[in-house]
Amino acid sequence: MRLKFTKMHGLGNDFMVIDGVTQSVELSPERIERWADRHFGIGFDQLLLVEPPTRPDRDFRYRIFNADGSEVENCGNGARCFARFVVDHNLIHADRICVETAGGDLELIIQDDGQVTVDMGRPRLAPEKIPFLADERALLYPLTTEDGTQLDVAAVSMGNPHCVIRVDSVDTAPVETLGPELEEHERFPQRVNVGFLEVVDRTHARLRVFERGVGETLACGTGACAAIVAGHINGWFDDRVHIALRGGTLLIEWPGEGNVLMTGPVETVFEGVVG
Ligand SMILES: N[C@H](CCC[C@H](N)C(=O)O)C(=O)O
Repeated sequence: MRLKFTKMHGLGNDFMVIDGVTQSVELSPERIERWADRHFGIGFDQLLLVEPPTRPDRDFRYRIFNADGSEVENCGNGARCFARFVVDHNLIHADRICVETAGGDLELIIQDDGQVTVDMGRPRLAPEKIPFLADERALLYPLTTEDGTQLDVAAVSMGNPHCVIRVDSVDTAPVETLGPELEEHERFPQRVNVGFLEVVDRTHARLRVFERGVGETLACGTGACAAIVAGHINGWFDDRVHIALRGGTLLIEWPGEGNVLMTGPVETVFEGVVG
């Protein structure tokens, strides 16, 4: 099965993007995991699959698979690459693209400067929607780690689950140790993406993310959205925030209700064939 793909990234969060509209694609967790390997395979954080829509009001179905082969509900950096991909591969001729994902509907808007704005939909804060085990909704939840440390964390879904921890500095945040521990924490029954948030001021933030099913990535779009939502409901941010991740900066806009908008760059690295 020779399969054409495109290698892309959003702020260093990198993807294997596959056209499943004009190609017949057979995926398995094992095949995805092998392709994701940065030594024995192609190497990527996520695989993005473009499919025909299942609903008449959508242009495409957008499917996302983590490097460990797990299929997930959303990927923000990937959504920007998705928009660029479908236009560059003549699957659509538009600058506003409507997609369906397992985590909800997204609108992708290609800007004149080449950046892409994604309407990421509404954040979900009810514990059962995240999912997160808690008796009731709260701005911050006490969470005990294996060594007995008590953390105050925010829990937000952008279609996919996020745990956000405020830290004094992302440079000294315990991403390598606390990230994998919280990813598998029992109170997140579908595992979780773990964000370490530094509040610089009311319009600037810094973030590192240990991603579910991948590990630390250079950027996480849904993680950036979740971090700004968590900060906004706790009174730390205004409605427009520039958030710096290791791979670069995103603009997140959220007035405290309604949909979250994320704007950032896209890069195509190379075209390839596998199989
Ligand atoms: N690891 C995430 C999916 C990719 C999210 C990230 N790459 C983004 O840009 O939003 C999860 O398991 O929910």
